[in-house]
Amino acid sequence: MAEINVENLKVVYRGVILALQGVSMRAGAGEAVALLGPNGAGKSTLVRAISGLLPQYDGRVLDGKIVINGQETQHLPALKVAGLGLTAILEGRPIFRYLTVTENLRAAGHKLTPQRQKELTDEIFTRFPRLYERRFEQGGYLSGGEQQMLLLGMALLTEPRILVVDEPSLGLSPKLTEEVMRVLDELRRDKGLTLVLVEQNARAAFSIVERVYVMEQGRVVFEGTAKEAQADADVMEFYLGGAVAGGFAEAKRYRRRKRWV
Ligand SMILES: Nc1ncnc2c1ncn2[C@@H]1O[C@H](COP(=O)(O)OP(=O)(O)OP(=O)(O)O)[C@@H](O)[C@H]1O
Repeated sequence: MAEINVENLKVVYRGVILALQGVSMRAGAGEAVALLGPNGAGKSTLVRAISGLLPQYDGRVLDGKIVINGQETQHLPALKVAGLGLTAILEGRPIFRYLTVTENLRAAGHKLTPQRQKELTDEIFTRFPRLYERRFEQGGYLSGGEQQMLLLGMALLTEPRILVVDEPSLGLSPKLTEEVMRVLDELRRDKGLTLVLVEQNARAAFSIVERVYVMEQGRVVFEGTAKEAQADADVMEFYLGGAVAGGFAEAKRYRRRKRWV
C-alpha cells in the first residue's frame, strides 16, 4: 500500500517564515490528487516536505505528521523517503545537460540490473517516441516538453510507487501539456502509482486527478473531488480563476517569473 497522510503540518523557512500553517491532506494507494492554488500558496513547500527535501531549502517541519506507507517521515532525509518508494520531480528540471537522453536514463537507473534497465528504457521509448528520436541528443538541447518527458522517464527508472510531480506543465504549450498529462495518467493506471500533482494549470490537473486540494497562504481552503471543485463558483473564481481563464498566456507569464534550466 503506497499512501500518504499529512496531518496538521506546519513548516517554517529560515526559522521565521511560516509557509504551511497546519495542512492536512491524503493520497490513497493508486489515487491521483492535485494541489492547486495561486503563487506562494505553499504547494511546493508541501511536496518538498513530503519528499524530505525541506533542509535543502533551509526549511523544517515545525509541527504535525507525514505518514508514508504507515511510517512517520516528517524528519527523515530525502534518501530514506525515496527508499519508501517515493520519487519526486520537483522544480528546475534537473537533468544532466551534457549527457545524452540515453545517458541520462542510464544514470537514473544505475541501481537496476542491466536487463531491467533495458526493459524499462524500451518501455520509456515506447511511451515517449519523441525521446527515442532524440536519444543521442544532449539533455541541455531538448525542448521544455522533451525535458519534462525525460524527467518522467528518469523517474520511472527508479520504479516508484508514489510519484510527486511539481508543475509538469510549466512553460509547455497546451498540446504538450495535454500529452504530459496523458502519460502521467497512463503511468498511474498501468503501474498502480499514487500520484501527487502540483499544478498552476488547474484545467490540466482536473483532466487526470480524482481529488484536489486548493491551497492559499499556507492553508488548505478547499478539499473535494475535481468535479466538486469545478462546480464551486467561489473556488473557480477566487483561487483558480486566473489559472483556468489565463491558459497558455498565464503559463508563459508564470514561466518568465520562475526560473528553470
Ligand atoms: N527557500 C525558501 N526560503 C524562504 N521562504 C520560502 C522559500 N521557499 C518558499 N518560501 C515562501 O513560502 C511560501 C510558500 O511558497 P511555495 O513555493 O511553497 O508556494 P507555491 O504554492 O508552490 O507557489 P508557486 O506556485 O509560486 O511555486 C511563500 O511565501 C514563499 O515566499
